[in-house]
Amino acid sequence: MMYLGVDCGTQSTKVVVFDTQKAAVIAQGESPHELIGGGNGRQEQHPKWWIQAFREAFQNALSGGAFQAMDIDAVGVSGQQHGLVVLDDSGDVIRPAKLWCDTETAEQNAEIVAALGGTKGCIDTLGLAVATGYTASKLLWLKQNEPDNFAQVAHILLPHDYLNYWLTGEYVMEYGDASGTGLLDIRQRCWSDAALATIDDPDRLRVMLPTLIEAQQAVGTVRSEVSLELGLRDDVLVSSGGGDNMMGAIGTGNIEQGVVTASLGTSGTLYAYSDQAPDIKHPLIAPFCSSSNGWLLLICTMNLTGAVNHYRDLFGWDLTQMQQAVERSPIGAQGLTLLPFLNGERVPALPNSSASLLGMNADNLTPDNIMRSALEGVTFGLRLGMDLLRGSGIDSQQLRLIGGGANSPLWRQMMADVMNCPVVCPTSTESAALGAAIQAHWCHLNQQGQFTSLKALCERFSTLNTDQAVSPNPDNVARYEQAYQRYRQQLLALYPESI
Ligand SMILES: Nc1ncnc2c1ncn2[C@@H]1O[C@H](COP(=O)(O)OP(=O)(O)O)[C@@H](O)[C@H]1O
Ligand SMILES: O=C(CO)[C@@H](O)[C@H](O)COP(=O)(O)O
Repeated sequence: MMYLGVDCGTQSTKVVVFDTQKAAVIAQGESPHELIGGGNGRQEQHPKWWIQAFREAFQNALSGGAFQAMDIDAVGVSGQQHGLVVLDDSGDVIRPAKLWCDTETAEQNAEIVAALGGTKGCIDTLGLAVATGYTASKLLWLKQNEPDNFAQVAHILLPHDYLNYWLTGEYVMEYGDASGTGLLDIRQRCWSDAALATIDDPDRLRVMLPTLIEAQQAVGTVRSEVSLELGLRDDVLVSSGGGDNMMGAIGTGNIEQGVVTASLGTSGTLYAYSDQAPDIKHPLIAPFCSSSNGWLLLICTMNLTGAVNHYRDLFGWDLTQMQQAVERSPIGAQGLTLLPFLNGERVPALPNSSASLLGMNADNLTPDNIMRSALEGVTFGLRLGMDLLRGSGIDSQQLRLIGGGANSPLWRQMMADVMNCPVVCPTSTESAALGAAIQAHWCHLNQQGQFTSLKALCERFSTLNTDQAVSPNPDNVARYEQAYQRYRQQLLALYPESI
C-alpha cells in the first residue's frame, strides 16, 4: 500500500510517498513558500501558495517515476501550527493567513490573557498559557483592525485544515492542531466559551469553528476535481492530519513516554508525549494535544533556521560556506553572544523584542564569529527549553533530531554537546511528512476494519538512522556550558522576567 504524506512547513511544502511493502519512503518532492513581512512583527502567507506548492511538490515526487498517482491509497497532511485561515461563506480565503511566527498581535494576546485572569487564569481555564503566535490573538486582531474582513468570516481553519478542505471540501479540525488555537480546553477537548468570549460572541464563533475529530478519523475522500487534476483514484482517503510537531511526533515514534524529539525547522521545537492531560510546571511549556489521541508537551522557539538564514544571507554564504565559517570560529565565538530574536520570541517570552549581538570587541568581531554566535544563539534558545522540560521531570536518554537543520553534521554534534545528550536522526528527516503518511495508513486500515494500533505502525515505520548517531564530547560540553551560561546571564540582564 502507498501513502502520501504532505508537510506544509513555513519555508516550503514537502511531500513523501511511503510504500508499506518496502517500509520506505520511495519518492519525495518539495516546493518553497514566500513570506510577507511588514517590519511590525507581521509574518503572513497566502493559503493559495500552499496549494500551489503542494501541486508542485507532488509533481516533483511523481517525476522520479518511482510510483504512479493511481497507487496512492490515502493522504495525510501536516502543517505549520497556529496560522489563521479565514474563509467567507463561499469558502473563499478572505485575507492572507497570519502565521505562528507573526508577533503583530502581541497586544491582542496580552488582552486575551488578562481577560482570562492572567497566566494562572489561562491555565485554569484551558490547561495552557496562551502565547503570542497562537491563533486566538490573530482573530481578535482581525476584529479590531479589519472589521470588514472579520464580518465576512464564515469559517476558521488552520493551515493543514485548509489543505484538507481543498482536498475534500470538508471543514474539520483534529484535536492536536485545535489545541494550538488557544481556544480549546486541552483537558476536556472542547472549545472554551470563556476563551471565545475574550474575542466575540461565543455562539457566533462556534458556528465559524470546524467540527472536531479524533486523530484516527478520516476527513473524507478527495474531491473529484482534485483526483482528476492529480491523477488520484476517486476513493483516496484523507486522514485527520495535524500540526507539524504532532505529525513529527508520529514520524519519530514519539507516541509514548520516554522519547524527546527536537526539530530544527524555521522554528525550533522540543517535545515529549504524555498519555495524561499534563499539569504543566512552567507556563512556557505548551501541553498541546497530540495527533495520536494523547498530549504533547512542547517548547517552541520562533528563531531557528529562519534566523540563521538571515545571518547567512548577510555574508552571502551557502550552507557549506556557513558550516566552514562556523568551524573556523571556536566554541563560544570568542565571547560574542547573539540573542537572535529577530521577530520577537515565544521561549523566552519576548514577543516584542529584537535581536542583540553582545560582547563585541576589536578582536572578535568577525563574520565567522558572528555566524557561529547565530548558530549557538538559536541552539541555546532550545537549551533553555530543554532546561524547562528537564525541570518538569521530562528527560530522555536520546534526542531524535529532525527538520532541515538535522541535515548538518555540525549542528547534530552541537545539539548533542549543548544538550549533553546523545542525538540520533530518523531514517527520513522529513519526519512530519512521514508521520502524516503513517497516520494516513492508520486511518485507512481502520476504515477497512483492520484495527491496528498506531504504536505497531510506528514501531515498523518510524526507523532511526543509527549511522548518524552522535554522542556528546565531554570537552565540548564544558565549553558550550560556559557559553550557554554567558547567554543566560546576558538574556536575564536585558530581559529579567523572560523565563
Ligand atoms: N545541511 C544543512 N545545514 C544547515 N541548515 C540546513 C541544512 N539543510 C537545511 N537546512 C536549513 O533548514 C531550513 C529548512 O528547514 P525545514 O525543516 O524544511 O523548515 P520548515 O519545515 O519550517 O519549512 C533551511 O532554510 C536551511 O536553513
Ligand atoms: O508554532 C510552532 C509550534 O507551536 C511551530 O513549530 C510551527 O508549527 C512552525 O513549524 P515549522 O515551520 O518550523 O516546522
